[in-house]
Amino acid sequence: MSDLTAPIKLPVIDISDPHDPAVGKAMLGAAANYGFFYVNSKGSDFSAEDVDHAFGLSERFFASPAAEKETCRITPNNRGWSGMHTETLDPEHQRTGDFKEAMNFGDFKDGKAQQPLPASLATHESDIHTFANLCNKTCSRILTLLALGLEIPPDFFTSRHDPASGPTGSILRYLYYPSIYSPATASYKHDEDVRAGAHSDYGSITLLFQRPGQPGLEILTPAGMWAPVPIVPDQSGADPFPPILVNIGDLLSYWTDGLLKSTVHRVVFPLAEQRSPNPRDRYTLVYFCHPVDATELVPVPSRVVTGHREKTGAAAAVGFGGGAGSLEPGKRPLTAAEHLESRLAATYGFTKVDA
Ligand SMILES: O=C(O)CCC(=O)C(=O)O
Ligand SMILES: [Fe+2]
Repeated sequence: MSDLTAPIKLPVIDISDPHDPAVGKAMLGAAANYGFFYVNSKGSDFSAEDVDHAFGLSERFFASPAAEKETCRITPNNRGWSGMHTETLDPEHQRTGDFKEAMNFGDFKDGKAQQPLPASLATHESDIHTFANLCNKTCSRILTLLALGLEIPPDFFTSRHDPASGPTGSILRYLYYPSIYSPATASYKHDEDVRAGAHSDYGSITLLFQRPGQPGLEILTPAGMWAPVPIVPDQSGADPFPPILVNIGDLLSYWTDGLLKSTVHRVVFPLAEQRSPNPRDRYTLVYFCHPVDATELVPVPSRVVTGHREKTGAAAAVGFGGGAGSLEPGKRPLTAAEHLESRLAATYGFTKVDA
């Protein structure tokens, strides 16, 4: 198992002006260096009330009876509830499935969820939809800034992520990691178990909302060390809610030939938290932003990406199939849906995604 190192210091980016090329360059630098950065609450599309309300719904759902949650158990289209130990994000290294519960919401259509909702959430359909929409809006700002950084048309990514033009693989996810007081964690062994196994995300970008005092996320540094990610970095003490942590997923890394990094991360029970007199449950909200399913992952027309490819060589490109820029002549590009299907098959053992 890799060693633990000092907490990572990631840049905090203000996305209030998504058309500022200097911000685009700063974001690109963070995405290429760490694969992770924060965006502060100021430039996001959320108020503290939006975030509190969404966490409230999540707590309400996870506290509901198991029999109710069972009515929306996760299906091969990646929507629904997965119980404790159901998901194993790092099957090669985990002896037990993840110490977490999760609830995934896929696309909404005409304001309606395209999946069964449990009784605890049935009357909150429009709130959940609104929150997912706000996530999508904030992702549009980020994708615009990344396009500016790459010196391509600002709408290159956003036009391919517009849910109005077709189904997408985007998922809003509620996550619950019980504290050490919970019977569900009685078997947890430090250094053997994890709350969420080491993995990279599958989509374009991921937004992560965390609560103060509920730590656990770590990222793998290039030196192979696990670095805790502070929930509230030094610069943002006075913000109304902790900054949103953003990371690059496998698809965007593939699309940019590995220039943007899809960094491996995991969630643990920090020892200090286990020994604390007052250990807390950890709740997070995650939005996995994906392009429209039919999007062809054509090479990104960016001289920055081309320069990176020339420097590293196609062989160094990441992901499934080596990177969008090394498409063999006569072959058609992968679609976003095909890219996602290959990743889900590896995680859940599902052979088909019928989203
Ligand atoms: O809950 C967290 O802190 C991270 C969750 C995560 O990485 C994921 O669900 O992909
Ligand atoms: Fe993740």
